[in-house]
Amino acid sequence: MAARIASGKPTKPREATAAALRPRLRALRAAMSATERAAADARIAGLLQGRIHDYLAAAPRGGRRVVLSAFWPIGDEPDLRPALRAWARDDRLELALPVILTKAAPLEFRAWTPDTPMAPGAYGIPEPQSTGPRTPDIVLVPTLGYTVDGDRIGYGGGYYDRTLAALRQGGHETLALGIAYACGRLAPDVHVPEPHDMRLDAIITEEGCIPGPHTTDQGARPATP
Ligand SMILES: Nc1nc2c(c(=O)[nH]1)N(C=O)[C@@H](CNc1ccc(C(=O)N[C@@H](CCC(=O)O)C(=O)O)cc1)CN2
Ligand SMILES: Nc1ncnc2c1ncn2[C@@H]1O[C@H](COP(=O)(O)OP(=O)(O)OP(=O)(O)O)[C@@H](O)[C@H]1O
Repeated sequence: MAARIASGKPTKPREATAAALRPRLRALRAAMSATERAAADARIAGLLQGRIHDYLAAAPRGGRRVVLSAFWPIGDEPDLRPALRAWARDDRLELALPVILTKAAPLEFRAWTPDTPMAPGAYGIPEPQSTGPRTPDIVLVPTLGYTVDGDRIGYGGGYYDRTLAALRQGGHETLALGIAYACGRLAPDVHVPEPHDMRLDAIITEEGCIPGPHTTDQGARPATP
């Protein structure tokens, strides 16, 4: 079982700001071995595959492709690129990746296939050199820390909060799935969300989906606390 930042006992509420928690969360993630990481990535991709399958089965699409926004991994983030290459072959899906056009603004999403040229954008993150914004139906949200309530800590740019707020304000129904390693779990009394923080619909880690089980992957172990 991965080390966790949990509340102490007796359970006296210990609120901490996201800024204070980030270095500890990064250190926990960096401590994972390459073997652990590879196994966790494969597990996350399998669980995600189940969620996407359920979504495609349930959502009326009217012949339209479901736009799935993923992310290009940076640092110690889960690497879903092998799965992305496989999903790119599914003609019910269109894959997209985030692009930072303006700092401190919502992200834009651009179409991606394994043939799309990539070039470093803001913060040096590789971005697809394709045109035309895509409006995602499903957003995979890179997540450093999370609670079982769906509250999230990212890198502190506020990009996904702004983006999800803009999509939801625009009336677009977007399924926001946090992608994290299990070691990012925080007790709800450790991290208290701020008003701008957008809740995730679910969080997928190598230990399962929260809330779960919402998956066709029968091997899933629920990650309840
Ligand atoms: N893979 C991936 N892509 C993503 C995100 C992400 O979390 N992961 N983002 C999610 O929002 C956006 C980029 N967000 C970012 C927000 C802040 C910083 C940042 O402050 N970087 C520091 C260095 C941080 C460090 O390495 O310790 C800097 O450049 O000074 C970087 C990216 C869009 N693309
Ligand atoms: N909807 C919003 N509108 C305007 N500013 C926002 C909004 N959401 C977040 N912010 C700003 O972004 C800053 C960083 O937010 P937060 O610490 O929650 O980032 P994060 O979710 O960890 O980052 P990221 O999504 O980039 O990984 C906040 O201090 C806030 O000022």
